[in-house]
Amino acid sequence: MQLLIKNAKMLKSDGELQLHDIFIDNGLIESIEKADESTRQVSEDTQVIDAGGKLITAGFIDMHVHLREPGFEHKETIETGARSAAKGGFTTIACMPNTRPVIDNPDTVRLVLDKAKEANLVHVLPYAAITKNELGRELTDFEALKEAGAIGFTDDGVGVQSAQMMKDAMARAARIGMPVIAHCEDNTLVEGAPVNEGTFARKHGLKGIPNESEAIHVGRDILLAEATGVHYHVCHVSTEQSIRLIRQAKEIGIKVTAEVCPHHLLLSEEDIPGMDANWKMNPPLRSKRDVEACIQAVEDGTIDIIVTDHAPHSEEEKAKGMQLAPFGIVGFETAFPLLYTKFVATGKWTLSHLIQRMTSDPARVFGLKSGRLEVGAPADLTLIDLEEEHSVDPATFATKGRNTPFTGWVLQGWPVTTIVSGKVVYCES
Ligand SMILES: NC(=O)N[C@@H](CC(=O)O)C(=O)O
Ligand SMILES: [Zn+2]
Ligand SMILES: [Zn+2]
Repeated sequence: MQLLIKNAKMLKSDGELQLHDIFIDNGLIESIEKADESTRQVSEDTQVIDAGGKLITAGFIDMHVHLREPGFEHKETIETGARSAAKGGFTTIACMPNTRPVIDNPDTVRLVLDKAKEANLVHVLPYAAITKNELGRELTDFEALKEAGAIGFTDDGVGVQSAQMMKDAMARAARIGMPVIAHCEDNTLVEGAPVNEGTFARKHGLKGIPNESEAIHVGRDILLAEATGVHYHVCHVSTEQSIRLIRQAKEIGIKVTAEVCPHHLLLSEEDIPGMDANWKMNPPLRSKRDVEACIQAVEDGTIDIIVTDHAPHSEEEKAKGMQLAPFGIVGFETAFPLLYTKFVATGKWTLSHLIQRMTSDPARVFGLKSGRLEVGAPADLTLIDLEEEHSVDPATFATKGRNTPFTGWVLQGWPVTTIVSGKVVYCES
C-alpha cells in the first residue's frame, strides 16, 4: 500500500513551516520532498491525500490511558478507546492494567493485544501490574509478562504502599531492562478524600488530598530507583514538591522521568464550579502554585512528556456526586486543541516544544521507534487544522466517556486526519 500526502505543512528544525509532499510505502515514510520541488510520479493505485496546507506531525504518543477492557466495557472498549485516540491525533497509546481481571498475567496481556489488533486502529502497548490484582501483596511474573508483550510495570489507580514491595519490583524490573511506572499516593494521608486539600475542600467541608501524599511516594521511589538502577517513571505529576524531588534526582543522574496531564497544566482547584464530579480526578486539581510549577517543569524538561490519563466513566457513575463518583476524566479528543490554544496560540510555547512533548519525547523515554517525522520512520502521522475553531461538545466524542470539565471551551488546532502504519484510521467528516 502506497500513500502520497501532498502540500502538508511540516515543522522544520528552525521552527519554520514549509509545504512538503510525503510518500509512504509499506507503512514507512519513504521520502519527504519540498512540495514545489517534488517530482514524484505515483502509480494509479497509490492513495493521494491533498493536505491543503494543514500541519503534519508525527502521530501523538500517549503513555498513560485507560481502555477499560476487559471488565468495564460499559465505560470503554479497546475499540472505542482506540477510535477516540485516533480522533485526538494519537497513533500510539499505552494502556493501564486496572481492568477486571487486572492485566497481571500473560493471558490478559495477550487478550489486550489481540483486541487491539482486531480494532486495527492505533498501536496499543499494554502495561502489566506490579502486584497481583494491584493489591500490593505479591509481585506478578515480570519475565512472563514481558515475554507476552507488556512494556512496563505499574499498579496505576493505586500506589504501591510497601517500600519493600516497590524495592523488590524495581530490582526485578531493572534485571530485565523494564521500567517501573508509578501512581504515587500514600493511602494513610488520603483516607477517602475526593478533592485537593485546599480552598475547594474547605469551602465545601470535604476531606482533602494533601500534596505530601503524592510527593512522599515520589521521594521514596527516587531513593529506591537510585538503589536499584531501574528506569523509574512518575505518573501524572501534580505537585510542586514532587517536581522539586524529580528535578534534584535528575541533576544527580538518577534514571527518573515524569509525565503531566493537560488538566494539571490548565486547571486549578479554584476553577471547580461546584460539586460536579466531572472535575474529580486523581491526582486532584491542585493549587495555582502547583499548576505554575507543573508548567515550569514542562518548560525546563523536568517533566518529560504530556499524557492524557484518559479515564472514561459512565454518566451514571459520575452522577453519584463529588464524594462518591469514581476519579477520572476523558482526555484523547481535547488534549492537543487544549494545549495548542492555551500554550502555543498564546505565544507561551513554540509549536515544536508542544509537539516534542507529545511525540519524540515519549518515544525517547520509552524507547519507541515512532514519534519522528523523517525518512525511514513508521508512517504514523497526524494532520492538524490549526485554524479550525470550535467548542468542546462531549456529544460528538468517539469515546464512550462524556466526563470532561472542558465542555464548551472554544479551542483551535483540531486533528483532522490520523494515519497509522500508512493507513488512514481517522478522517474528519
Ligand atoms: N486518574 C484517575 O482519576 N483515574 C484513573 C486511575 C488513575 O490514573 O490513577 C482511573 O482508572 O479511572
Ligand atoms: Zn494514577
Ligand atoms: Zn491513570
